[in-house]
Amino acid sequence: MIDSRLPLTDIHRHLDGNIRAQTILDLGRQFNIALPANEIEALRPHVQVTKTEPDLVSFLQKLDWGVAVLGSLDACHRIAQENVADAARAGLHYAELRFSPYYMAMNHKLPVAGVVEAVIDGVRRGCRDHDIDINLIGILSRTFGEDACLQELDGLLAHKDGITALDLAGDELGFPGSLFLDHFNKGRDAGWRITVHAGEAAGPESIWQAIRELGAERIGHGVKAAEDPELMDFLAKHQIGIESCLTSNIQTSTVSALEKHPLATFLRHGVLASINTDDPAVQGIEIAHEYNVAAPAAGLTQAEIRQAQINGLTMAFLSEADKQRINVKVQG
Ligand SMILES: O=c1[nH]cnc2c1ncn2[C@@H]1O[C@H](CO)[C@@H](O)[C@H]1O
Ligand SMILES: [Zn+2]
Repeated sequence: MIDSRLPLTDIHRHLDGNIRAQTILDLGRQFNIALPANEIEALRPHVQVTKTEPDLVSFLQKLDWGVAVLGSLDACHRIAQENVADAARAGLHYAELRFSPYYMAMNHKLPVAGVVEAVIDGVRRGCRDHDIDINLIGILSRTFGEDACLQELDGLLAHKDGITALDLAGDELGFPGSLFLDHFNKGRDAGWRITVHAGEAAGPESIWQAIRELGAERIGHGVKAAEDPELMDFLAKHQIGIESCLTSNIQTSTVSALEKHPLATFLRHGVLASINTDDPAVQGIEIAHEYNVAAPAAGLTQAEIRQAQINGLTMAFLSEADKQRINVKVQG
């Protein structure tokens, strides 16, 4: 259960994996894009995971219609603003929304830096209407290769003050982190914090690589860390945060069943791990489901769920002063 006296955070939430089905319909009509269905219930199975997917790459294809309808920078602005409204409605006090500007730009050849600007503006607009704190994480979509990721990085750097951190996402098996050393060197030089999707489709070596070579301070998913005792000790000792996304890991077939998920093991080992959504609209879940249904099914006790909730703010890419401000706001 969520502890309503504590701040509720979601620090692993893809903005472009959280586009409303109704908005996909609206934008499809606006830009004359042929969708697989013209009515929301018929569209849903094309844009939402309805059964366990065989692997990560099949899961990720469910995000493709959402970005296929981004026909203008205004459309990017709209989905960013709606993401803030949806995060606030989910009861979040703080969210880190991550997005891949190249992935959002590519179908309609939008300017990548323009997409970054539209997302920053849309989030700012959303924050005027809702009582929530948001930071943005720029994603490099590894699936499109090193050159595309350099373009993506340049687009993000053009608005670097509106971005808090850099992430690497997409096809982890096909595009290992070792291809992106230059990108992350530049990202760290820009003063950004670093988180990397690792140990989801690939093994513990991918997590070691993210920490040692890309400078990751946090790891997205990190499921495979549980296979490597030395890594478990390292994560706990250095307080490298693990952004767990329980339902996502089932839907991608990363973990075969919730009762086998390593989150409880992480917490019992003193690893700083938190509960997050990943791609809520695509998954058909929200943060409350992860706390109230998925976490108990993953074997967490109420005390461990509460610890994970505390860890969310501890791990956040915020100053200590901002963490304190959010704590005071919620707890009085
Ligand atoms: O669970 C995930 N694992 C790895 N990559 C992901 C996941 N969810 C979304 N993306 C990737 O993030 C970018 C959009 O924000 C896209 O590259 C998408 O494939
Ligand atoms: Zn993710």
